[in-house]
Amino acid sequence: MTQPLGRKSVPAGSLIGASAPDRTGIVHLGLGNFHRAHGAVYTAQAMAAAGGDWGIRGFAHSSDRVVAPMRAQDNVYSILQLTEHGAEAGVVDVHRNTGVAAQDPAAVVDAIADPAHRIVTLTVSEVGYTRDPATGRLALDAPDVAADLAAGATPRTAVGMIARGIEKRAASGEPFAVLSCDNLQSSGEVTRAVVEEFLQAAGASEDVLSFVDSSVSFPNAMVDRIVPKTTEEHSRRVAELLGVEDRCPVPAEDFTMWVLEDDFAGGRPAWDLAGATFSDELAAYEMVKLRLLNGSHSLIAYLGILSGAPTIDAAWGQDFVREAVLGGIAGDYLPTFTPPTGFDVDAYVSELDARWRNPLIGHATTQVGTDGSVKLLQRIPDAALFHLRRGEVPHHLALCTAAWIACVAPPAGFTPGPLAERVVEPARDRLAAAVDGATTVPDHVRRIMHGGFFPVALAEQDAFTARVADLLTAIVRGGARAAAADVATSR
Ligand SMILES: NC(=O)c1ccc[n+]([C@@H]2O[C@H](COP(=O)([O-])OP(=O)(O)OC[C@H]3O[C@@H](n4cnc5c(N)ncnc54)[C@H](O)[C@@H]3O)[C@@H](O)[C@H]2O)c1
Ligand SMILES: O=P(O)(O)OC[C@@H](O)[C@@H](O)[C@H](O)[C@H](O)CO
Repeated sequence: MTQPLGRKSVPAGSLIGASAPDRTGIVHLGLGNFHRAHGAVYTAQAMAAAGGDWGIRGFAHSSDRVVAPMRAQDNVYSILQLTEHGAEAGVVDVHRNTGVAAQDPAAVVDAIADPAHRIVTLTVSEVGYTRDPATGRLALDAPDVAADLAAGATPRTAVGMIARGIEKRAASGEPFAVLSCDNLQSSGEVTRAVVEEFLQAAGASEDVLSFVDSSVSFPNAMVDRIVPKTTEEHSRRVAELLGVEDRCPVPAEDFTMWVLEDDFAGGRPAWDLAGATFSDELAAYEMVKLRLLNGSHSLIAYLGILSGAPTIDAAWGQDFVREAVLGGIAGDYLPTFTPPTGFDVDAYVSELDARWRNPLIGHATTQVGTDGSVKLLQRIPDAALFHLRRGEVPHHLALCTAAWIACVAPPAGFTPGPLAERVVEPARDRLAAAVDGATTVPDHVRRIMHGGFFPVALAEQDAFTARVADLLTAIVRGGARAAAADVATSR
């Protein structure tokens, strides 16, 4: 019988970094797997190197899937690191209090307002920023946002909770930082913009607005570590390796990277001593990550879903997927940005090959393909416009868009298969309404491109819409492989 994991049963020598003190200095929103394998690990290691009151008060958004088992084991959990050479496990002990925001939103607001908390970190997913896809601004008309804006309302969106927390905190004048750890370009600027837009729409006082301006920082950051969902098998492996029963371990690859702007109004843990990089070239780091990894990841996922590959390594194992992705990196993504000074892009790309090949990760194509309507906005439009404005068509970006449409808004008469049905896509109903009555595949695509799902600047590019339509037609007639073959001969 293995012993349940708890603070008293952490196996000797297995602790990653240091245990946090009881005082919390960080509030985290979006207590899921990524934060637990990334920000929390850097924080544990930073405290081992330099101490500090950086315990984490963590809130999941709406489900207690992670919080219930964490609480049952004193908020301690293990990281199961999965490499091509095998697995190893270690325990993280930095969360001092956990809860579910939807069950007690006032607790989130109070935690943000508490001057003891000097950083609010976020992994609320791209959807959690509640932006309008066509404009990139806070979606003031979205029902949740509109409800949060009502006077006296208890907030339910992450942006609403942060804004109300700031209003309450302004009286103390205590500075702090809001640090987005989601896959967003200009993550800090985006976060500041939606919070300020919320405060303005809510009629916040001049004192509050000037507090945000002078005392709340929103550093940009690039985050990188592939962290899939937890399965029973992961708990079984942890029991084997550590001899304890962990009901909420986090599987993760061994690669990890964090690049941040050093702009923390209330101070920060010594994350630099834990391996994080502080840089002034965040935009360039974000481009590397969001385009080469995440943009390619979406293409692997949608081609994989359409060809029956349940995991990223299975999809990547198909030649046509690899060729399409490497073609997209070289032809459509790399020309669009200048990498950070001294950064070895070739090494990053060859490491991507090893990371996507890793058979132990088991990263579901359906997980990567989730929320495409929001995620693709970070991965496609700006890079596509770079080419289109030069008179060139970015075929691989058109392929990714066509494959996404095939999965979540298939044209009449086309069935994308069982994996596609499992993809969680918040815009499914709106997409279905937009294409209702479409007579041809080009009409189907035109309705989506002009339906408010993409920025107007991309929708206006007829050459892109036409290429997406060609490739969707190829998918309908011959599958993902046929569309990739069409792209391979396009240059
Ligand atoms: N998993 C990875 O490999 C990885 C790597 C880099 C970055 N990220 C970033 O982290 C995010 C979360 O990934 P994860 O693996 O932890 O997922 P997860 O499903 O384990 O956790 C997601 C968290 O986001 C919260 N959330 C979901 N929708 C929300 C909403 N509308 N408003 C507020 N909160 C919401 C959930 O409650 C949950 O706490 C990703 O969307 C991405 O931006 C993930
Ligand atoms: O996390 P998402 O949903 O933004 O995107 C899915 C994956 O592309 C992503 O999680 C990567 O695994 C991660 O960004 C690697 O650092």
